[in-house]
Amino acid sequence: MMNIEEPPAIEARDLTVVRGPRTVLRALDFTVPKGQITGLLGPSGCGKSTLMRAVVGTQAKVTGTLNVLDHPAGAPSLRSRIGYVTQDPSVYDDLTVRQNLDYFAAILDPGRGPAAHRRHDHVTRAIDDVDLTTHADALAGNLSGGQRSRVSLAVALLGAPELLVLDEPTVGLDPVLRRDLWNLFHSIAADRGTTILVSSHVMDEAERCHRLLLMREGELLADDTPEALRTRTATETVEAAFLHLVDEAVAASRSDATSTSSTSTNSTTPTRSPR
Ligand SMILES: Nc1ncnc2c1ncn2[C@@H]1O[C@H](COP(=O)(O)OP(=O)(O)OP(=O)(O)O)[C@@H](O)[C@H]1O
Repeated sequence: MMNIEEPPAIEARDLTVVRGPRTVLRALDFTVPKGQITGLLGPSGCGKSTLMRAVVGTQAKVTGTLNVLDHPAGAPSLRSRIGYVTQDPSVYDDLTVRQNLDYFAAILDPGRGPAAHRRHDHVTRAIDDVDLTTHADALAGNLSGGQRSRVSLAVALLGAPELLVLDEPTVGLDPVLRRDLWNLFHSIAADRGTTILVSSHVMDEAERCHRLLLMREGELLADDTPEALRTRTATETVEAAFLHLVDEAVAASRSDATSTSSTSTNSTTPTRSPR
């Protein structure tokens, strides 16, 4: 059971990110509770990867407040506490699955003797977690795209991170593998208390999350549970709730624009409709 008093895993206040000439995240306020799966959902280009990069500390030009596991995002002490899987699998094609994991395990936990035993156990467990035991001795270069992304996930699981940040881990996977991966995320959160922040642009995956951050064009449309979102918008699915919220946001910005233009023409009639 989650302790209500426990500080959140991630806390963002007025989080803003500029990339090149564009402001790609605009003054976001949100929290991500510990030990749960929070889905970051929104259309391609809305800023999901940028937000994740900010959380793991690899994004430049971040302003506002962003605390991760009680430290400012990017603090060196966070490195070993966060597992991050990007959209491009970072594996060595000329090594086997096990050799890839041995390599990363040696960086995390170097040394001989007891460390070597620990590494062996951690590597075996991570390979099993992602269901690649029968492919442990296959060259990564000979694996399918989905299998390669599972090797990346296994690497992220190696250090038993407190926070797992997964950027669209199910892209390109068949429905069975997608289901299996979501089951794995749930067992990791439930059994190990790991906090998971996972992005997707597939709305049916939203239903599998404990909480959702719904994004559009660098802004947050909602920060709530799937159930509360459906109830609040009187819809049956998170996808319908998302579309409802987009329509609401578009209507609000139109009414803002009308109100601004009427202000500039010295109109005294308020044009913003009640929401
Ligand atoms: N180096 C850059 N310079 C300027 N703008 C950038 C740069 N990289 C990304 N962007 C813009 O920032 C916005 C957010 O990109 P981001 O990759 O975070 O979106 P996303 O929601 O993760 O999309 P996808 O699901 O397609 O990966 C996009 O509109 C993109 O065009």
